[in-house]
Amino acid sequence: MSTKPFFVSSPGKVILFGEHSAVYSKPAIAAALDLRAYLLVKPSEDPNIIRLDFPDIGLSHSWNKNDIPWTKIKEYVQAKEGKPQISEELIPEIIDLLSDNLSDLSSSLHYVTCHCFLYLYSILCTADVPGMLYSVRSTLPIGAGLGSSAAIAVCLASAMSILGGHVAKASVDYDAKSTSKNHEDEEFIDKWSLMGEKCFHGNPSGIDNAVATHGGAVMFQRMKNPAAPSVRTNMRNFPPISLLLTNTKIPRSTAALVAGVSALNTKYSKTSASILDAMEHLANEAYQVMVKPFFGPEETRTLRELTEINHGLLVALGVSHPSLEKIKIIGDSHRIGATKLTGAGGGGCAITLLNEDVSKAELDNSLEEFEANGFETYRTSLGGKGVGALYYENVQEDKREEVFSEIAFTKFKDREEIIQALGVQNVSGWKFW
Ligand SMILES: Nc1ncnc2c1ncn2[C@@H]1O[C@H](COP(=O)(O)OP(=O)(O)O)[C@@H](O)[C@H]1O
Ligand SMILES: C[C@@](O)(CCOP(=O)(O)O)CC(=O)O
Ligand SMILES: [Mg+2]
Repeated sequence: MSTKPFFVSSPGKVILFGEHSAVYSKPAIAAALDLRAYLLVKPSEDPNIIRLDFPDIGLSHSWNKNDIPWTKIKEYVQAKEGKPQISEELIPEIIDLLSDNLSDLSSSLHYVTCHCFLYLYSILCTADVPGMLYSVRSTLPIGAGLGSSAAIAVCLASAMSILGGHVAKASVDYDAKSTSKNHEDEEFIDKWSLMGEKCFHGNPSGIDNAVATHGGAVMFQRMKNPAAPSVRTNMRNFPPISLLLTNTKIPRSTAALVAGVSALNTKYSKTSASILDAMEHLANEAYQVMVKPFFGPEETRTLRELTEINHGLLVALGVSHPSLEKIKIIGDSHRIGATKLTGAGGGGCAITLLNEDVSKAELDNSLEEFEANGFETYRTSLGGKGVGALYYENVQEDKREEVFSEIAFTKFKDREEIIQALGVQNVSGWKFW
């Protein structure tokens, strides 16, 4: 177990097809984003104190590690060869045992985040792990449909798997071929991050944390039998899609939107089953097009058409928002491409698959209108790296103090400063599983 500081990092995602239907065991297609969350883990001055410093959400909290009911918690965790075994659902007895440690948190945002932290910590670590500082910064907008919760869950699950001695050290270089991946350790992190996602929003499909763990692009399908593992098909030849991300900046909660679709399913079960079936066919059609060896104008046109249909179906499920419709109207009136909401909806982000022949003038006019409406746009590349770690010993000796400085990390002004100082492409030494 390392007592030297280290970072872990994992990406957000864009769901291209199949959000919400993914929760109902329909296939969905998503890819990793180049925006990421970073978690710094550093020994505390007092080895009994576990300290959280999550400045993005104004959370600063600490526990004495001796106050965690370790022995009782471990009674509810099955272990095989020292490795905690995953349960289908969060274990209610453990939630109950941790409730005293969470009782002084009045904000629900802080409560949920600390609950996720402690749930993973108390299962994956032991009383022997010295207290550390855990500090998170993210270049992802929070609650905007880009999987910020899953990126955090993967960072926490991977850091605790390192501290608990459940995974080998990440050792694959940034540009190494993916065949050298440590699949077993990645699967372990994927599974436990799903538990973290369950702490954030109850009934996640698992697509967000799968992409945040493994990176790349996937066709993902949760099985109807909750005990059966999800099916994840890597899409190696992911086509070069020209994508614009637009953030309405309207805050919303994934948990509430997923619950809203569930209520609709109960009330209009046959109608909503047909919508979900249509989403299934649509994701399958998109997949067939995306894996074609030749991806030309005909294929991009098909993806744009499917994008339009997918948005319509999400509107029918009640998860759009006037601001998302505004993005669509602006994009459509300037004919820049096909626009759909992405992620849980209700605000957050929309994606536009740009027309190949979109003119600079048309695009600039749209960007101006987006900005005038208070929306933020971002041109992005898809399919990047999954979870990785930056260990103390992999950073040049004379740079270690600066790189692992908690003060510098918590004070980065914006996304650009974080990417500049820590980006997996900018800083050498990042390793992947
Ligand atoms: N940078 C961050 N620092 C702390 N917690 C975060 C951060 N980013 C995300 N979270 C957690 O994830 C939650 C948002 O998740 P969610 O509603 O699923 O939206 P999304 O995953 O689309 O961004 C936040 O309420 C918070 O608990
Ligand atoms: C709505 C859903 O399909 C995606 C949610 O993504 P996000 O939290 O909005 O980034 C839920 C899920 O698949 O777990
Ligand atoms: Mg989320």
